[in-house]
Amino acid sequence: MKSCEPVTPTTTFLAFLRYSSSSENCNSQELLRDFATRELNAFLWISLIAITALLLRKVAKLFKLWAQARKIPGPPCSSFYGHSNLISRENLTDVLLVSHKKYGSVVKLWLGPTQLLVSVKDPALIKEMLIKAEDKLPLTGRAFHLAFGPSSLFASSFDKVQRRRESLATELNGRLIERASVIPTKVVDCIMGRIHKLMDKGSIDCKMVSQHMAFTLLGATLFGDAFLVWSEATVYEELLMMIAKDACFWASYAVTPVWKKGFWRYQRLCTKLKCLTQDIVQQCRRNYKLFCHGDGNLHNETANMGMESVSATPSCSCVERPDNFFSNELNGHLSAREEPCGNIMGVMFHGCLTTAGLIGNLLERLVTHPEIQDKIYSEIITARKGLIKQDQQCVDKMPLLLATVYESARLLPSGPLLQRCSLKNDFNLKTGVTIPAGAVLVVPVQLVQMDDSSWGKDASEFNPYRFLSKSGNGSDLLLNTSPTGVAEELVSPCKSKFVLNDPNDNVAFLPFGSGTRACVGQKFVIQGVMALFASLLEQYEIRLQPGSQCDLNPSMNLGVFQPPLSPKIVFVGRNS
Ligand code: HEM
Repeated sequence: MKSCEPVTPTTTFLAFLRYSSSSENCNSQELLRDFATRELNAFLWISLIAITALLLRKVAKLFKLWAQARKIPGPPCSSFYGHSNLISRENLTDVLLVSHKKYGSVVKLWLGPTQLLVSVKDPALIKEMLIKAEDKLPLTGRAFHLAFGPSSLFASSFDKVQRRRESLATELNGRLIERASVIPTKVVDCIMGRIHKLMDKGSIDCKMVSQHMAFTLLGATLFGDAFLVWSEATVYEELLMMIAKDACFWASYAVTPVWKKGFWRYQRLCTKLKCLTQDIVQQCRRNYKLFCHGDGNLHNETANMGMESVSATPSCSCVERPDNFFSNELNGHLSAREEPCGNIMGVMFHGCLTTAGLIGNLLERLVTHPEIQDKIYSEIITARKGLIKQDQQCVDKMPLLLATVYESARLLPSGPLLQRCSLKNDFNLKTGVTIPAGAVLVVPVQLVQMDDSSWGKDASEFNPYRFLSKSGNGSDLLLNTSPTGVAEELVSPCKSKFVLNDPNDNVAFLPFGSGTRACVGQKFVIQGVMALFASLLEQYEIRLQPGSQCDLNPSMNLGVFQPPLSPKIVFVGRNS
């Protein structure tokens, strides 16, 4: 038996192992146990210290939050759960309406002992807050992440989305806005084909029509002609709506509920959507290649998703530019952690839901105000005079139609609240109020957009003329100061010259948000909806189905406002 060699203080664990394995040391196991115990103890101490430090930091933050929140006015809260019981009993917008009346333009509510909600209602303060608070609530980012994978749009942190926002805005406000202003007859035919099929089966309501219109409008503008003949389009539309129903629910779990069967069903839907998105993208690429080969001037295959094929007169804009959002998505210029097509799915998801909300409300306003619809029709016919191309619509000569779109967006914003937070830093408002980091900031957009002090006595009435001025004697005469009923008193827009006021001049106009995280699709979608309605109303009159009821008080559906009773409508051909 060999004798034990001394273990020097400099002996490493490996050397020790080598030593112990080479010798038949009787103490080796004991030494090993001793060593492991000491290592484990050291690890446990370090963990304990780290956890205690973390907890102390959290407690300090909590005290700071409570101290700062004390200075913000708001209803007293007696329960440990804050005002969450009150909010679950009553509608949050109603609670905020009462609280703002009593406590002023900035009020706080507690959603729990650690979650502070601050609501801002004064338009000037809202503007300031929406510029300063750059982050969105983590819940929104999580919902998009769970459904469409990691992507660089719709994430909560502004740092993550800033670059992609810019490239998307460039793409939407450049090449795509041009495309959106010319809605080809094929798109209208595709929409009407489906509507006629639905009308043959039974009655149609605003909700189903608006959903289909929004989906086809966006799909055709973003993906091109390939989208109109895509066999999976209906499945894609249904999938988007099914995902929208559950997205917030699954995102609300702090820990992803992998143990729930329902969650895996939801994930399968999302995977299917991913496959279909890749499929349509491939089809667009193929279309684009065909198009390029068919045209001697165009050989650049850096796909623009086949979008050139939509336009009747393709330009050399199909040559890829470095800021091309969709090219980046398709050609794999994504960071390693981004899901291929994740941003495209996000844009389709958000765009379809919100555009459907706007179109649905526009349809309702047109069928309940046939006199406005008639005037818009005259405006379209007047604007068409002199235009040679069938597809072309001169939307800038249709101020009443545009004002009606704005007024519909004002009266029914896409959601009841704009939400923000500042994930890292506190920030101060001009009034001296400090908003602590992590607080949930909301703008009760529905209250703001119907506030008498910003919109006059007829704030809750439908009056598109509030966005128009009548030009007379060289100076513009504002019409929106008139009392209720003004719409009937006005001269037809065809006879007098109307000028559209910039709706964003009124800081209380917020259907697309405002500030750092405002919607980047605003101009693009307004242009598209205008062009689509100009083409539709030229050919069809939209009427309320006899006996159908119309209740314009909104309810929430799929996270977006919808009228509770979607009225049944009919499309009557103008030539029939
Ligand atoms: C009628 C249709 C639409 C409405 C009412 C709407 C409304 C909104 C609103 C309220 C926000 C949040 C703004 C804020 O918090 O200040 C938003 C964000 C956004 N919108 Fe839209 N939107 C519409 C269509 C679109 C379309 C068609 C696109 C793109 C094609 C788009 C792209 C975006 C993006 C990328 C954001 C996120 C910005 C960010 O988080 O940084 N939107 N939209």
